[in-house]
This record gives sequence, structure tokens and C-alpha cells, in this order.
Amino acid sequence: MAESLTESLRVDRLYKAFGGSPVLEGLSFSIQAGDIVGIIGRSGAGKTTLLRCLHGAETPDAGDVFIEGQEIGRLKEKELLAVRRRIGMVFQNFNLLKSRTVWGNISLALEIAGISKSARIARIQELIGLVGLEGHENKHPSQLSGGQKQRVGIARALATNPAVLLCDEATSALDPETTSSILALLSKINQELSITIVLITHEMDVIHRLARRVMVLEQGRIMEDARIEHFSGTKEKHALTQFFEGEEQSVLSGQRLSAIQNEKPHGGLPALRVTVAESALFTSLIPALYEQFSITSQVLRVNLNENYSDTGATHFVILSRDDENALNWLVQNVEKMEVLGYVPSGI
Ligand SMILES: Nc1ncnc2c1ncn2[C@@H]1O[C@H](COP(=O)(O)OP(=O)(O)OP(=O)(O)O)[C@@H](O)[C@H]1O
Repeated sequence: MAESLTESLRVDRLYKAFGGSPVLEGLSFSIQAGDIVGIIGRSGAGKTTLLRCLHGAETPDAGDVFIEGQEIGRLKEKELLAVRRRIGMVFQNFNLLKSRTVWGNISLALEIAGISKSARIARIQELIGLVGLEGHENKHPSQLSGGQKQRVGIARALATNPAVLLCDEATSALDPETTSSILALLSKINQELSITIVLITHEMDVIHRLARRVMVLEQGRIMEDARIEHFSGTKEKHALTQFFEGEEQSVLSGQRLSAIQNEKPHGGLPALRVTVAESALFTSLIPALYEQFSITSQVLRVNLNENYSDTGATHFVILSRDDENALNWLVQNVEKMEVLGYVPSGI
């Protein structure tokens, strides 16, 4: 599908804090109509808060959110409701009304929008067909599988013809097979209806399978923002993938950090401290390291520079192979690089 150049949504210096602690630290970005953007980040990075600000469910402390060119903070109640209809939300836990059937849950969004009964019937039938729930119209949520519940959630989100679909961990509660079918449905919706999709997730695999652009959110800041082909280069797992793999990984990271030694054991992997002027820079070098030297880089820790105006960062990284050419290449492309030591392979 040819990409339209119309802007679907834009945020400008979006800032949000809870109890004095900043959660979104002045984010600015724009999303083109028809794009699929994945926002990835660890738990607490601010993903849900960002999505809630985009939907108008959360009021930013500073900064603006524009939906199809309209700044939602300046709209009156009635105008805000109309703009909100242009945004559909899909939730991790589906958020269906237990007391209503599949039909009734989808209908609710249309009832709230004041759509007449005859128009509702036609629209619900259309949506049921689109998400593949024919024959399940009269079932209640308790009679549905997780995947079917999410199909209802998607149909409900699409009911008012939104321009943007915001998906908050839409597949996190689903098994791998069901996840695949929901991702396929979202892809179909994007292609057939030209709907912009913004999905937040902590699963790199979901990003690889659906997103065309990826933003990495870390401590309320965008650490990287790239088209998917420039983000990873291949479908191989690379450091960032591992970085976001959760608890197990952080235990592993801890083990690996404490295993750094001066002497290089046989097959030992180099552990580096890499300082860059811009925090996003190192993660953008990871695909190049892979392409040029077939080396993957595991980022164990990122320390952002304290000074807010300085976006630099220090990364602690383990490379998958000790390669002099790769190390020389890195030295030329970053502010500062030190080999801290080596870790035995296999840890
Ligand atoms: N309503 C609230 N009141 C106070 N603190 C909040 C509120 N909502 C979010 N936070 C805090 O803001 C931070 C970011 O939360 P958010 O839910 O946006 O992160 P997330 O990246 O979506 O995490 P997760 O993947 O765990 O859902 C967290 O420290 C959270 O505790």
C-alpha cells in the first residue's frame, strides 16, 4: 500500500508526571496516516500513559496532542467527543461488558455515538464479518476464547470508523497461535481500511511481525525512533530484543555483569562501556554491527546522563564475538569506548 503523507497524529513536547515524578519527559513525534507504529519499552517506561494521553483519557501536564490536525486539549466537550470517535482503543484484557453479548458489546460504542438502530444493525453485521465472529453474535464474553474476546474488542474499537487504532498490549494475554491470528487481523484492518495503528508492547516479536516503524520508550523518553528495516536489519534477535525480555533477562544481565573479568577466558566475549552523545545513537548502531560483522550486542544497562539538556548516555554492552575490526569500527563511531573486560561465553 502506498503510504499517504497525511499526518494522523502528532505530539509536541508531551510532559506528564504523577506525584512529582515525570513519566513522559517532553515527547515529540508525528505519525503518518496508514502507518503501523510499535512502541516498545519495559514495564513502567510510560507506554500506557502515552497511549492514554493520545486518547484524551489522561490530561498532559504540558505539551499538545493533535489528532488529524486538531489539538485535543483546546476542544470543547462536544468537539472532543467527535475527535475521540476517530480513535479506537484495544485493551490487553479486552474490557468487555460481561452482561452484554458479542452483539451488545459492539453495539454499545454505536449507542453512545447516538447511531440509529437500523444503522447500528448494518454496521454491527459488517464488523462481525470483518473480525470473523459470525455465529457468535449471541454469546456472552464468558463463552468466548481469549482470541474471540479480542476480536470483539477490535470490532468495538472500529465501530465508529476511527482513523487511528491504539492497541495497548493487545496480544499479551493470548497464546502464540491466537496472537498470530490477531496480528493478521490488525494487518488486514490496516491494509483494507487504511487505519493507522499504534501498538504498545513489551514483546519484540510483535513489533517485528506487524510494525513498520518502531519507537523505543525508556524512562519517559524516546531512545530510538526508526523504520523497522533500519531498526534491526534482520529478523535475528539482537541486543535490544534481549534487553526487553524481562525478568529472566535482568537476572542474566546481573550474572553477566558480575562475571566480567580482566583476563580473557577461552571464547570470552568483550564487555564494553560505550559513551555516546545522543542516547539513541548506540541502539541505532546495533544493526550496523550485525550487518558488517555478524556481531550481536547485548545491552545490559543504559545510564542516561543526568543533565536533562544533554541526551548522552553510557551503555554497558557485551558483544557476541571478540573482533578487532568491529571494536575499531565502534571506536570511530562513538564518543568513547572502553573494553571493561571479558565474560565467559555461555553465561
Ligand atoms: N494514575 C497514576 N497515578 C500514579 N502513577 C501512575 C499512574 N499511572 C501510571 N503511573 C506510573 O507511571 C509510570 C509509568 O506507567 P505506565 O503504565 O505508563 O508504564 P508502562 O510502560 O505502560 O508499563 P507496563 O508495561 O507495566 O504497563 C509507572 O511508574 C506508574 O506507576
